[in-house]
Amino acid sequence: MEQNVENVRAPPKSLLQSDDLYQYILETSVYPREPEFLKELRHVTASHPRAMMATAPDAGQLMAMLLNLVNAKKTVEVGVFTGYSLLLTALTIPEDGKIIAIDVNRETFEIGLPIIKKAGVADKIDFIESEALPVLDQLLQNICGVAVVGLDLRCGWLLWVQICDNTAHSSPEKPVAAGGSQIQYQGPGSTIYSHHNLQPEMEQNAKKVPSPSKVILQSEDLYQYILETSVYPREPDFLKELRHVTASHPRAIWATAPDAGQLMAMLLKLVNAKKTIEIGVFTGYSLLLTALTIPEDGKIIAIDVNRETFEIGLPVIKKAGVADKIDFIESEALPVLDQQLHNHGNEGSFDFAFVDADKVNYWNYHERLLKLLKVDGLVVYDNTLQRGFVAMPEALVPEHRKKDIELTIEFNKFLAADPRIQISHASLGDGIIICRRLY
Ligand SMILES: C[S@@+](CC[C@H](N)C(=O)[O-])C[C@H]1O[C@@H](n2cnc3c(N)ncnc32)[C@H](O)[C@@H]1O
Repeated sequence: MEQNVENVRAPPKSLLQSDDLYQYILETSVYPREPEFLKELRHVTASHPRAMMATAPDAGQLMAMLLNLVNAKKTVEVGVFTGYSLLLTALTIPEDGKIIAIDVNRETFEIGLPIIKKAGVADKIDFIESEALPVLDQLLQNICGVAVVGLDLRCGWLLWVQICDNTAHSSPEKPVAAGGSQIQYQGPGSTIYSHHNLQPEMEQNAKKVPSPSKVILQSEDLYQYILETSVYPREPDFLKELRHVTASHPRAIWATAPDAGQLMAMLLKLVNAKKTIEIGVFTGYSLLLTALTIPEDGKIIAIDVNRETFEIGLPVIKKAGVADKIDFIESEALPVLDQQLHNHGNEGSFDFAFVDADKVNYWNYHERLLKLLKVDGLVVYDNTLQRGFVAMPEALVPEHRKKDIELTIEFNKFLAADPRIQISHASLGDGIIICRRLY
């Protein structure tokens, strides 16, 4: 059957609902913080006919955060190309860190090599021109013989597997999904994907007017694909139950998105979170997720002005046996944070914070949370992409959302410029910004 070409919408170049939204993330949160040498390597790569193979800068920003969170020192990279992810890793791991970098093609590695040398990190890299599998097998033999390494985050090993469109030189025995760029960590119970195709330098298409969508990805089917393939099969049953209980609420859309929740659970694990704070509970999806993830003796201060909605999820929280970890406070969040700070013992004592409430107060929460968090602790902000409205012409933004969107745009810029934190702007759920306290 012939298709009516006029009616077929050209897919965006990224996996997001519009190229403008992807460009927004890059320009607001990623490029301003991208190290100069990495920028240079990205530009050098841009003229390569396969420039698309380079790791996307926003995925790179998240990887740098993960490398920091696991204090990665010894890493393996399968698929180097011109070296964007390799240089990123080399710049992130400590002076005495080491990377085993494997690619069947040395030629492309040599395109980036002068910049890697200029950056002074070439010594950290052991480049091996080979199929990856025999090299990994050899590494595993060394584990038995010398017992030095483990392909496990707890031993300081981070395995990056990058599969590129139609051009995979080497692939794992069981690729998790086909197509697109994919970064995967499989540890005890966790998988991470990057959600973008590879865009070293995207063209702006000013003429195209994006249409509002319920999800920030290019289609609801794609979002559903992620949920059904990677998220729902691993979602704990109690969390599933709470999601179903919430679904009939007129404001069900407020609940934290399950894919963002999955990353949050991984972050909670990576910082060994025990003492956490949550602002904006609603029926408790993110709260239950946190309670199920932190250890038996973990504690959450959960604040919401509305106890009624919390009580919708409470029976499920109780049934899950984690209610004891939660100290629910029905209040405006600001006075509670101030009260916490009043007790000086609380300063620098929290491992993790999640903020999903009134946007107008995000600045106030941020200042207080940076005091309450430990150095290396995380605060995650939700709704940073506002269903994509942050990158849309004002005329398309519904009147009742204008204020929140304006505030979000300002706050995203503020976070990008805050030197006290490392950030990763991840296009999961409704957009989240992960901030790590640096000092
Ligand atoms: C988007 S919902 C939170 C969703 C929740 N994280 C979840 O996973 O279901 C926002 C919540 O913030 C609460 N809220 C709004 N302003 C607040 C404030 N100033 N202090 C505390 N809570 C507030 C609302 O009552 C609402 O329940």
